[in-house]
Amino acid sequence: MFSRILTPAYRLFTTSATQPSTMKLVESAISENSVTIFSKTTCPFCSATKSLLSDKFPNVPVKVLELDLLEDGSAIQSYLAQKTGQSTVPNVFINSRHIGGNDSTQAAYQSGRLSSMLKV
Ligand SMILES: N[C@@H](CCC(=O)N[C@@H](CS)C(=O)NCC(=O)O)C(=O)O
Repeated sequence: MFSRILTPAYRLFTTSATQPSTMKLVESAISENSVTIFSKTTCPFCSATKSLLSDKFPNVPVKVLELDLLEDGSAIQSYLAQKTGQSTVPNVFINSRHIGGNDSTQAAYQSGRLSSMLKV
């Protein structure tokens, strides 16, 4: 009787565990694409990362998930924070390896590491 009242209220104030569907969406995107960018349409750092990839590697397909346009965008961002320790966007993966944000991606381009990770 009490649990019917208290459990929904308790859930309002606690962080819920990652839903399997959220985890699956993230892990599938990362494993099925050579480049995956978790992004937001309003984020200038995300635009810089997307432009870098499209300008310098126009032949490499890039999977972009715009978290601000997805219903479970916040849950995806929380799962990424747990997985990578990074809570900001962009959050970039190349061939299943976590690169980091825009700063790390730009630095990887400058050093040539991005090209070697992309095998181009
Ligand atoms: N130095 C970071 C900056 C990233 C950053 O500050 N991103 C902002 C959006 S532009 C962010 O994630 N803010 C928190 C949020 O949107 O939840 C990078 O190079 O990626």
